[in-house]
Amino acid sequence: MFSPRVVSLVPRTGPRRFMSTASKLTTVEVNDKTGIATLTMCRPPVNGQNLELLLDIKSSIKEIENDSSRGLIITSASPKVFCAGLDILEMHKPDQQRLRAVWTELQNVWCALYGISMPTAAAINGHAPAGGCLLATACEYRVMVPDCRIGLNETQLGIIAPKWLVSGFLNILPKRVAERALTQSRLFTTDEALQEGLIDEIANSKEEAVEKCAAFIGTFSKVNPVARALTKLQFRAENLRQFHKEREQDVENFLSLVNRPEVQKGIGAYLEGLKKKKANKQ
Ligand SMILES: CCCCC/C=C\CCCC/C=C/C(=O)SCCNC(=O)CCNC(=O)[C@H](O)C(C)(C)COP(=O)(O)OP(=O)(O)OC[C@H]1O[C@@H](n2cnc3c(N)ncnc32)[C@H](O)[C@@H]1OP(=O)(O)O
Repeated sequence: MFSPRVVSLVPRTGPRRFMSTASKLTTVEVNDKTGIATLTMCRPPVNGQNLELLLDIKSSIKEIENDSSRGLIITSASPKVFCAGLDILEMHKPDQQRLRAVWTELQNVWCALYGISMPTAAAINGHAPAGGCLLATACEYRVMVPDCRIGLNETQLGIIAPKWLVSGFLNILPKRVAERALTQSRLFTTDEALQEGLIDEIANSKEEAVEKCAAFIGTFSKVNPVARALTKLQFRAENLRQFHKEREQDVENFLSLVNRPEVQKGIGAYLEGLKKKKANKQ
């Protein structure tokens, strides 16, 4: 289904860049000075997580891990959106095999990002609903630009975010705030997210957000990396163990939920709403 990954290394003077994939849905750039890798999602217009984008993100994370970078920053090439979450078209009148693969790859991406031992940070340079929030909350640190929204709005679509998907959110927010936010499908503004602790800092631009993420990763420069990694994984092991125990059943739950006629109706109406919004803008 996919062409082999083409990795082109550019000279080691100045920032090193390697294009992650032949399809270029993500790029990875490693700063030679700091050793920090920046993974950029590049699927216009909103980085909707279709199967190809998810596979690409997973491969890029693995590439960064194998390259022994000092840290990973995830961001987006889109000017207004970090990531709009799952591509809703993948869930509407879906091809069953593809739908299964999409959910499995979302699981794989989360698992790779949440469980990576190196320091991670999200430079959230735009809106981050649902699957976008999942990526951001899998990281250890979040910096967001003003006037954007972040949160888990699955209930709005008639779907239920499973436990593993919520675990990053729960690492950050008090249980009471998380429960209310999920049941209300709340999307936090940048200011609200900072106030509640869902993000760590605000930056005025994507560049500043990336710099702040790099500064966070830099705080570990004097910490023993093995001790750091084991400590991080110790905090995350229980969520990962639970996830692995339930992941197959979770795929079946997802398929059966998405295929329910009332959920399909809801997803169709939601898509119509997005289209109408665009028509109203024009
Ligand atoms: C225990 C049981 C377990 C069972 C498990 C079952 C379910 C688990 C839950 C699933 C978890 C994950 C779910 C998701 O990720 S669902 C996706 C949720 N995402 C959203 O609701 C975001 C929708 N989009 C927006 O709110 C906005 O587009 C925006 C991201 C804020 C950006 O706004 P703006 O810059 O104004 O752009 P437009 O709205 O004009 O959008 C531009 C075009 O992009 C299309 N679009 C937007 N989002 C998506 C998307 N998620 N998927 C596909 N397409 C999307 C939009 O329609 C426009 O397209 P057009 O130009 O062709 O009209």
